[in-house]
Amino acid sequence: MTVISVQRVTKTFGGHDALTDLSVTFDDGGFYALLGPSGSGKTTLLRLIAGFEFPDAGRILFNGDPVEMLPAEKRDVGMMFQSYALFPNMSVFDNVAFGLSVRKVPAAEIRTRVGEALELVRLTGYDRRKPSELSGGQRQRVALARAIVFRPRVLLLDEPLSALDKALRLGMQVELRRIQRDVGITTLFVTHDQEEALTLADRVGVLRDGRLVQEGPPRQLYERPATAFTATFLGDANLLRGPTTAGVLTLADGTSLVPDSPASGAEAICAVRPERIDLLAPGEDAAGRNVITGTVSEVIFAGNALHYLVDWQGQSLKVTSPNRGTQAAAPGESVRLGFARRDTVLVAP
Ligand SMILES: Nc1ncnc2c1ncn2[C@@H]1O[C@H](COP(=O)(O)OP(=O)(O)OP(=O)(O)O)[C@@H](O)[C@H]1O
Repeated sequence: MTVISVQRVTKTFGGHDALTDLSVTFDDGGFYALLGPSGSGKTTLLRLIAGFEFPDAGRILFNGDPVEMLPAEKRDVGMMFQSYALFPNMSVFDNVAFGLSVRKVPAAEIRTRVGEALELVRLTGYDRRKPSELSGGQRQRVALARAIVFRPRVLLLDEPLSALDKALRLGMQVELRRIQRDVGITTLFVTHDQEEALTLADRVGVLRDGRLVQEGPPRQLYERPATAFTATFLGDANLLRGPTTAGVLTLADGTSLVPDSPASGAEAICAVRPERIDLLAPGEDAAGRNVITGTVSEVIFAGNALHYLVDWQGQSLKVTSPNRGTQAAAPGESVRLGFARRDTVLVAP
């Protein structure tokens, strides 16, 4: 069931469109990642949903009711920002209880709800500590408890993990996902980290220049990017271009490329993921795959993988192979690259 419906929303700051005619829906209990480069409008979308900004055009519905002109406190959303600023002189308990106290919730109920929230973020027993006596990850969890203690119908998280170092971030990702499942709360999560979006979310929306360019389950976005932008922003992709005849691309060196779906037009673009390309052994049958021939320029050791950079028609193509203890080709060698038709994804410019 749709909980939030954003309909044709435009938001302008000083003549500059932060969001343009953007529509998207969020279902009950879902975990959504909003992904995009800096300035693409992610935070603006979140602030419009939260009620910290108001759209210039378009509607925002919560369970079918228009809320776009309601102030934040009337919308029943919990929000957690990157700079989550706990009150340093207050205990963990008082930090989490603060919003409830301000709303004059009875003391006994505050105790119960704060206790539940702290249990959920695994901080039971830490209630008397001050923020300065906690680790970065624990402080982050206090901020999360503070956002969920209201039992809001929607949780909005703006880059909540970006201040944490990598190890802590991975731990918090797992925690966040568990808490979201336990509470079943609809969660919108802004990030510019594509791996974080792919691992955490049920659905990912990709923003670019204030527009939603593609939205769907992570696997679908990764396997079937609709545009060259999505293909390269969400993971690595080699882009191969050329004119088409009868659904087949002709590349600059005359090679024919058969894409996953029939191509048409003066110039088509295919995206091929580096890990879907095989370096064919000399004489190896391509077995119906697309094949292009280039020259290895560099081999990069990355621990669990090897990245081969291959010069082809002035382009540097990337091929990634799992590290099985051997290297398939050395710089200067000519190599044939084989990749299946289904991995040759036709994308829009
Ligand atoms: N209060 C404001 N006043 C003027 N311009 C703003 C304001 N808020 C956002 N913008 C502009 O709107 C555009 C979108 O900004 P937004 O913060 O939504 O992007 P973002 O995708 O969240 O970026 P980041 O990843 O850097 O946080 C940017 O060009 C930004 O400069």
